[in-house]
Amino acid sequence: MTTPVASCVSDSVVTLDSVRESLVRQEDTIVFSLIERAKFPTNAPIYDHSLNSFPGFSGSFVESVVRETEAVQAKAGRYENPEENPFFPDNLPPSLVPHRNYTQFLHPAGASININKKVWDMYFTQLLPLFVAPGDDGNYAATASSDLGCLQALSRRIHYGKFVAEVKYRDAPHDYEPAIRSKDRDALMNLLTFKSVEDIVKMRVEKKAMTFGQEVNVNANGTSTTNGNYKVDPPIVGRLYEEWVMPLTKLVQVEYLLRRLD
Ligand SMILES: O=C(O)C(=O)C[C@]1(C(=O)O)C=C[C@@H](O)C=C1
Repeated sequence: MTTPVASCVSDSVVTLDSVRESLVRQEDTIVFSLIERAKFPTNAPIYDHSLNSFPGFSGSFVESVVRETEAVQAKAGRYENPEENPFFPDNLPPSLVPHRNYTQFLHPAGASININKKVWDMYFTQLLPLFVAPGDDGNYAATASSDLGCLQALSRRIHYGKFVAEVKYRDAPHDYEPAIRSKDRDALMNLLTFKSVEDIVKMRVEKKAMTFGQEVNVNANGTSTTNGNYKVDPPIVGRLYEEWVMPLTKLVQVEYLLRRLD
């Protein structure tokens, strides 16, 4: 059996370019997951804590779906993968599938960083209202499941900051060590920030939202036309990255580096 690796990360070939390639591929997943969620209107009852229909749960319907799904996926071994971080890590059942030895690439002290509480709050309170239409079509289970798809894609991308930080540290340990030892968060943030890369990321995700989310029509002679409508407004995807995804990915990097010498 082969030794599994976190996607695109095999210890022998990890470079800043290869982790960036993974971030680029994850953009597709994020944009598609937003497009899927935008099929449904808000469906507000699934977020209302007083309306939960799951016996034995006190949270909202969507929280119940996420907890239950994470429990099943934990049994299937999802959280053995160092790229995956659960939203509700307490009391998750153990994996029932044969243990797979993931390549240990991350430094152990930083590997368990989990900022999913921030990801959850950002998604439900700030992002969701920006791209779903108001209304209620009763498709509660499908809506909750597409919320989970968005949350998992965003969480994976943001926590991928651990891999980015590890590569940056290995490339230039002497640059990072003084700031790590003095716990200088601002200095670490400056060291790991590449503004020109961030500008390109923002432009690319907007372009992907245009490309993947356009309405495509084909007439009888095979000519395709688009009507200029997008399933998710491209500037909202740019804003998602600029205001939340990249800052949270950088927060993960800082938190990880602060533990890098433990
Ligand atoms: O590509 C990097 O160097 C990253 O750290 C990733 C990332 C991002 O989240 O996209 C974050 C910080 C950098 O300023 C540029 C981009």
